[in-house]
Amino acid sequence: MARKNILKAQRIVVKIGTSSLMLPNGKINLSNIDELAFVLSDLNNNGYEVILVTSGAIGVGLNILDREERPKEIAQQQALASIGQVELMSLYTQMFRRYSQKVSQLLLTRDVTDFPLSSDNAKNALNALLSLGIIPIINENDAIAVDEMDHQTKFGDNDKLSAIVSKLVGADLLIMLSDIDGLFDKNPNIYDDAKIFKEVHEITDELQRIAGGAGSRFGTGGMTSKLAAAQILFENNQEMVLTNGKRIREIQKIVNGDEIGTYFHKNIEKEG
Ligand SMILES: Nc1ncnc2c1ncn2[C@@H]1O[C@H](COP(=O)(O)OP(=O)(O)O)[C@@H](O)[C@H]1O
Ligand SMILES: N[C@@H](CCC(=O)OP(=O)(O)O)C(=O)O
Repeated sequence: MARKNILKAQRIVVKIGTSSLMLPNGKINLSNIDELAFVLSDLNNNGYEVILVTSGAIGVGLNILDREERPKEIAQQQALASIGQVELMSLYTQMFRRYSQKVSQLLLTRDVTDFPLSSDNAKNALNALLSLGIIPIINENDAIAVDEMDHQTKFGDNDKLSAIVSKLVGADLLIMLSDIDGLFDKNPNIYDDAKIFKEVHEITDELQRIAGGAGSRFGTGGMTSKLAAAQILFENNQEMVLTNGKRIREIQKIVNGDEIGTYFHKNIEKEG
């Protein structure tokens, strides 16, 4: 059965994580970035408004400096993100240009949620960019977002950032690309008989327990942060599809309502 609400979606946020942008050997996954640029440009040509939330600054920074280990020291992480972000955007600009698609960059801090004026400014900028037919590319401003005592500037992770961006622009759909096909009843990397949830209507304690199981990264990332993002969306009557970043072309099927990945929605039919 087609996912009816998705067929009405016009404004779509896509979030891609480091695992879909980098290869296991630490090099850049050029074919995935190219495919993403193609698919998002194609959506834009077909009249969708598209926003990309991307991770990868630190991963690309590590690649540039020929390092394998993510440093523990915060200043080193900030430096890596600053180095990697430029290269990441350069790659996106080149790949999107192949498809005649213009892009822009926004680096956000939590100020856009905590200060109404900052929130309005970010919203206005994004709306202006979308009306110009541009695909805004967003990441956290990792080089300067470091929490101080009474001034929290970090989102924590880009799953949460993508939900906040979706709320900011009133997106009809968030498509979250992960390294897994969706949310399962147990971690499929550990259990062969794990079954995927096609739909989720509520973030229950039971789901939190399932998502926090072994194999998931605690703190940032992991399935727990995807459920936290879904919770933000539910609070705003918004929707999300969690799917695998290895098959980026499936985004086109997702917007056509195909049953791919896990569909997080509250079961509310939209008018029109
Ligand atoms: N119930 C579950 N269903 C799916 N994945 C789970 C579950 N529990 C834990 N995980 C883990 O969460 C991982 C996906 O989250 P994450 O590591 O943040 O990937 P990414 O950064 O690519 O989005 C999976 O690879 C899997 O190991
Ligand atoms: N903002 C950071 C990534 C933060 C993050 O949440 O990463 P991921 O779990 O790969 O989506 C970066 O660009 O390296």
